[in-house]
Amino acid sequence: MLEIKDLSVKFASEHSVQAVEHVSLSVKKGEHVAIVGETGSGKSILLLAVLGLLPEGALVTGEVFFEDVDLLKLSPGQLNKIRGNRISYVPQGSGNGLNPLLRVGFQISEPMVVHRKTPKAEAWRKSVELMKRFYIGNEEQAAKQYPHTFSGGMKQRALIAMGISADAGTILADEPTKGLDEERIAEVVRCFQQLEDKTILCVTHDLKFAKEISRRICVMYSSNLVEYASTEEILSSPLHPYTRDMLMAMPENGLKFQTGFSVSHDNYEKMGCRYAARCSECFEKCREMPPVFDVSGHKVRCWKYASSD
Ligand SMILES: Nc1ncnc2c1ncn2[C@@H]1O[C@H](COP(=O)(O)OP(=O)(O)OP(=O)(O)O)[C@@H](O)[C@H]1O
Ligand code: NI
Repeated sequence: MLEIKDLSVKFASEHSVQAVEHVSLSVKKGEHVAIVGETGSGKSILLLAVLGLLPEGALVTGEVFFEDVDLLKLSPGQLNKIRGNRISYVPQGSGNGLNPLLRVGFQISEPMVVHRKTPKAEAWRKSVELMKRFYIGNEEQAAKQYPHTFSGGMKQRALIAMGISADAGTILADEPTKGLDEERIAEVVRCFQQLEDKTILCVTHDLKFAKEISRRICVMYSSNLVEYASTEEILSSPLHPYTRDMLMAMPENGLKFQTGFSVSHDNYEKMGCRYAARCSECFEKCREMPPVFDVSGHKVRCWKYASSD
């Protein structure tokens, strides 16, 4: 069980940036949840805040309960014991998740050696098995290679293998399909489907991928959680205008992304609903920031649902 309560992250730079704003979200044991939203909406920062891996200069408020312990209150040492061991992080394959100077097999072995005290030879054997499980191909050989010899898809799958090698029950993954073609994405989907028993929180901008791997979807827009419900409900009956517009923008829905500008939107984005300026249903009330309303368990941050709470 992972429970994020009223989490905010701010960067105190010259122009202070509110990267995450009052986000509350709970992920039950064994549940697979996807966080979707456009670039800059705060998805990665939200994951990093949960993991205590935020860059310098980030101010965090709120609570993150992992089995009744507030992770934000732990010391770096205590957090280190949980990270990798009980909660693992699968970073983006295109980033520096793999160390270019170390053999891939060694990197997949390391969490087992560090967190499970597995003897090195056994950890290496298990790494090769994990690589097989995640379709790396020619695994005995590939384990001895350095990351630069891997394709983007192979790197991403190796990162998933590394993320689960210590057998943590909870996995946080950031954009595991970024930069991959359809076929590679399908392979990542197959990898995730093998993680049925894990608790997963996965960030993606790819709604189609979110649909394949998650039971619930959290939609973020401009640092805010705007909607959170079952995958089925989000896809078949979205409540927030942003979610609806986003679904319309999917290629299979004909790329019909409509935005209307019915009212003047001066300052709406600073003071009120962040989506107001792009929303075709915006009305006077949207000058104020809406709270999250609960519509029969379906959470939505939009004034349209004020009466249904
Ligand atoms: N180190 C930093 N200092 C200042 N602002 C930052 C920093 N890191 C991120 N931000 C800002 O925080 C906001 C959220 O960033 P985040 O990386 O979480 O977005 P994202 O939803 O993951 O986007 P993407 O889909 O592009 O990965 C952005 O406005 C970003 O510019
Ligand atoms: Ni990101």
